[in-house]
Amino acid sequence: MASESTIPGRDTMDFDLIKAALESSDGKKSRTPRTLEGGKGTLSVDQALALMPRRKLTRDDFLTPALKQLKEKADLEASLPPKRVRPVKIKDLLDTLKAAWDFMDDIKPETVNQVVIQWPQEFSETKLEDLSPMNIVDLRVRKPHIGKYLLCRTMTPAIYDGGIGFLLSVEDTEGDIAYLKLLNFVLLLEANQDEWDWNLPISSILVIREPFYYKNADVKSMPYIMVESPSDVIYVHTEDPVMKDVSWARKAKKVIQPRPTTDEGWKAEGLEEFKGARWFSAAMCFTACIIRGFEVEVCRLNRAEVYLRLGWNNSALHDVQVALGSGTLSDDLKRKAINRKIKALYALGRYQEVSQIASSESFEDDQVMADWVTKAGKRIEEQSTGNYDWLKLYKGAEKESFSPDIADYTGPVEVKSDSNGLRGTYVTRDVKAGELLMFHKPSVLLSPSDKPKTNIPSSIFRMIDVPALRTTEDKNTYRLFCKAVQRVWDDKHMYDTLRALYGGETVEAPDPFPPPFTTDSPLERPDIDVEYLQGVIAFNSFDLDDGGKALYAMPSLLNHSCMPSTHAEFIGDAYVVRANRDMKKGEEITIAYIDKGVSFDEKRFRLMSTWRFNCECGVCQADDEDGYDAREARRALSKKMDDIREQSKVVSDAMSFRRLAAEAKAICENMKRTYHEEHGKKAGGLKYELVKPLRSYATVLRLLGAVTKDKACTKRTIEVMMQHLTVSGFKITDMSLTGALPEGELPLPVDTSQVPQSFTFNVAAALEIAQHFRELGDDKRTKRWLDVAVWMESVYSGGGLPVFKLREAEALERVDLSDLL
Ligand SMILES: C[S@@+](CC[C@H](N)C(=O)[O-])C[C@H]1O[C@@H](n2cnc3c(N)ncnc32)[C@H](O)[C@@H]1O
Repeated sequence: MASESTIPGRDTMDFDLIKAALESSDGKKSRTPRTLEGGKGTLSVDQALALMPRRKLTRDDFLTPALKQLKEKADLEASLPPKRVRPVKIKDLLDTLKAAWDFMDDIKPETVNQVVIQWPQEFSETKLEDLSPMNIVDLRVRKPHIGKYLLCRTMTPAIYDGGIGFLLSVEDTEGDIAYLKLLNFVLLLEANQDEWDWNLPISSILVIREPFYYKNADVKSMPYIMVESPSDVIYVHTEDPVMKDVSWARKAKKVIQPRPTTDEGWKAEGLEEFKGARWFSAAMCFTACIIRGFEVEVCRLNRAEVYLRLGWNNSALHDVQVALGSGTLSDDLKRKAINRKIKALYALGRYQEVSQIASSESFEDDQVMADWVTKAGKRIEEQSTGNYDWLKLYKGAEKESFSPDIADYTGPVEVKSDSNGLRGTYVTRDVKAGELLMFHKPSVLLSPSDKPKTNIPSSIFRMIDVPALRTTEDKNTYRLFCKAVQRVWDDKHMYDTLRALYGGETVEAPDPFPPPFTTDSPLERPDIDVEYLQGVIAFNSFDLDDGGKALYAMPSLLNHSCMPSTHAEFIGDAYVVRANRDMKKGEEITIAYIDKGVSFDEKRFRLMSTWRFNCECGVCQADDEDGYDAREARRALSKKMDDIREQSKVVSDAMSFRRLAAEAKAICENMKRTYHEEHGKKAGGLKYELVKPLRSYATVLRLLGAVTKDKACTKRTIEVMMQHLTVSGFKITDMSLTGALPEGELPLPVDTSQVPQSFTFNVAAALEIAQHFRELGDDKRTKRWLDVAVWMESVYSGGGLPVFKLREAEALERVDLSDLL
């Protein structure tokens, strides 16, 4: 079931096929042919690249037929006047809902669900008190009913539509009926059918702000009220001012679900739901008690605890504050309230307030409060100094789904726009290689252990992501968006923060970042622009190492470069960004959005297809100037080298290694020739595609050396390893392999103003060089290169020797250098 009409397969689009082939390769794996099996045939990455035009790609290249069709439809709809349509018949409506139930029952795990989002997506920004009532009979299709609201009552339970919405039938006060689709709802994937029944039981009274009545111009389906933004729906209780003088033409339908009939019953049910970790239902029960005036403060505190479990910290804080403000709490309850308040403030990162409360005189000699003071103090220190216990953090990161308890740190960083109007992040003073620039926890997180409660029917959840004008087949992207909806529902400041991030070319420009800090009551829900929020998720979210997905506020401002000024990685779900070279005040802080090592043609495709820009960094310019044929030759050579590496795993005799070494050497030489002379100048020496072949060549030489015990071979291995580091952007200042070195303290044999670009093998490479010098009996050079490895690692991770030992444990096992550490 799609939330809108389903568009058939996009067979005509070559780019889809290319994208699928490249995505299946994930840009990280070896250069051996990767293929995509699918309805449209099989395509290797090389075939995919060969299909690509030999010119720069533009945004229009990625406007797929399906998206074009959608845009045309949106334009057509916009050009047509609003129209009255036949009233909905109750039988048709119930049949439609039944079909939806049946569809959900029949669904197979492998069903591909294609969701097409209406475009543009509507949302209301007018307060309810400034709107006037309307009825179902006044609805016209195609245009939002500006200035109006519809008061209605649900007649059937909410049914999950298998995509991004709930389906319902509603009646208005006149007894007219309508089909209602609630999309992107806060509890969409977070609750099961039982919980929806609790939260949206039959006869729930809803107000829909500025409703949009929808019916395709070309489809004869039943019209429906489509609510795209959850903030357009307001739950109403009978005492609400909007219910004044309201009477219903029909008798209310009986709620089927057994509901508590007494105040005590509601509370008991709330506790029961709480025990079962059904947070939404629990919150609803305690809300019922509060509305009924039953044990209001206790129930408010209970609800605060539920909100804490949900991560709705702002709502929890609000409840606690109201309870404390009532002045009626017993000492025991007051203590509970303060504990919850501290938890909420801590989770919101308001550590100063935590410290203030916990260190108040009334908590003298109280160990729990003393612990809070210590914890908050640590966070405050982290925030201002960027000092963290890196060893503990990296150790923690060895566990699955690690979520470190840290405060965010933003170093000497400012947000500004360049001369082309591109907003980005810049250093506000000179910084040294290895300096910490950002260390942030996610603002919105989807951890891999977080399973949706809704039975999402398919493993493939194909949806068209309209705001970014691109498709995504990643179910988790939508799930992260749902998490973002929850976060902003709870916290308007979070909405303001997300609204200040880039949302794509089809939405308004972002607000200035960061937004001013406000502490809004959670009752002041933001008017959620879902289209904008979807764009924010699409353009800014990160895939975590453990399979999760996350959105970070400040790091979202980082632009891409294939020669970035930083080394960035995850420690659990936290994102850490360090300068990878000395930077001058005013230089831009950049990260690489994709694996830098893949070919220029693959990179430009990935960057344009996902982020909609062409990278103009030095490496891209230089690679571009090399020309397509040279790059194609490079790719072919790289593949040849893959074969040699494979062969080197199965042979064991000197003759075979010698042959392979000669072939590897020839490949590297030929590959060097594919780079034009000026390449190095523009690209800062970076020749990414040469990195791996040189490494393979060094491996073959090492194996040959091991068999022949030939020292010349060991020396050659060191040389090639050094070349490998050089094309990774490292400047080696002493390449000598033999000869006496000056006495006394020597500087490292490398330029310490920068580390090589890619992290994965470089520390290990320095260690291997040290090991080879040891084999040559050169203690001084051995120690110097070991020092290079330790230094390099601390630039990457900021942790010194203990972190080096932890992170390089595997590489250290392969070498025999422990006596020097
Ligand atoms: C995560 S945001 C980066 C911050 C963004 N520039 C902003 O104003 O918030 C990603 C978007 O920034 C732009 N962008 C990032 N790196 C770029 C680059 N090297 N050249 C041009 N545009 C870039 C693209 O529009 C991309 O989709």
